[in-house]
Amino acid sequence: SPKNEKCKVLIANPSVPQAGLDILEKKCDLIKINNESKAEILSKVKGVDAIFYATYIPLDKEILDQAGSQLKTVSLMSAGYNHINIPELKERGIKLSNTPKVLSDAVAEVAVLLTLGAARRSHEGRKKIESGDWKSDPQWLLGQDISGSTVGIIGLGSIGQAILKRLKPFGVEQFIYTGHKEKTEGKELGAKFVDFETLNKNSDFIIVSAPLTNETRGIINDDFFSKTKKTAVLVNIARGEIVNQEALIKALKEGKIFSAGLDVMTPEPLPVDHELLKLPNLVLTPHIGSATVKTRNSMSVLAAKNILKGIEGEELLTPVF
Ligand SMILES: O=C(O)C(=O)CO
Repeated sequence: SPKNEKCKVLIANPSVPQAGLDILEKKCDLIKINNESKAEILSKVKGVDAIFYATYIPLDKEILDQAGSQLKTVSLMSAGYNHINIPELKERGIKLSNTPKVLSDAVAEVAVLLTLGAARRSHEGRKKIESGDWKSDPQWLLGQDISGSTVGIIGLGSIGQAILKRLKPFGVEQFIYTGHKEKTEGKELGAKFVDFETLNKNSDFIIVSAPLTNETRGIINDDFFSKTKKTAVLVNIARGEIVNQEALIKALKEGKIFSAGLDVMTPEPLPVDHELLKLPNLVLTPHIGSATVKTRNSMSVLAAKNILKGIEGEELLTPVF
């Protein structure tokens, strides 16, 4: 926009933490949407310099076309960017940022919650209390130990490392991980790099902390569960689509694995009558990995700072590209 005009930023979610908006309001005019919908985004995006894209609504060509050629930068309030049409942004020279690292500890805490909950059958136990089926039987509601176990981490990025650090004090015998390549951090943390199949066959706990890409979509499938230990616990804090949910449901029903804990699933929100909600050996949380007061504030502030960098044409603090 011309020099005498203030920058314009679309805030694409009505409940972005104020800490980030405070930073932006000093320099730009903020255009806010009233409810989280594509129609609202389309009706307000025209002419903005930047979008504070705090939503998982797919960011597609239609939104970018509607925005116009002055759009410089898109700032996400998430680590994941699988909902963004990357080629369309690149073609237009629009810069993209995410908010990695500031959320790793919070997401790792939920991973520990789900690991413990699934291992010790917390959901099933709660249901038994409610139905009056509490038994004083030494063989009742037996779970799996983290102590002495092998933990396999799919994706040893910032979040995977934070999970490893938190599980270590539980007395894990061995950490193994898989991903694109062996990492120096893996070595430092005492984790062994293995291939996907080796991880599957050897893990007592399988934790998914990889981004959703064409490479990871559906990699936890029927074939995977045919090789998993029957006592294994699966935890997913990444993206639901990495797991073939039909295959997971079958594996949980048929005892191909022991239990699972999911913070992410498909679809989100999950319909109230969904089959996942009927499984006793599944612990669910509603995509709350980064949902703490401190972390969401940090994400909002980082996303706002990225917007100002992008508008000024400076290097983004946490660029995707
Ligand atoms: O940051 C992400 O990608 C999350 O899913 C957590 O909010």
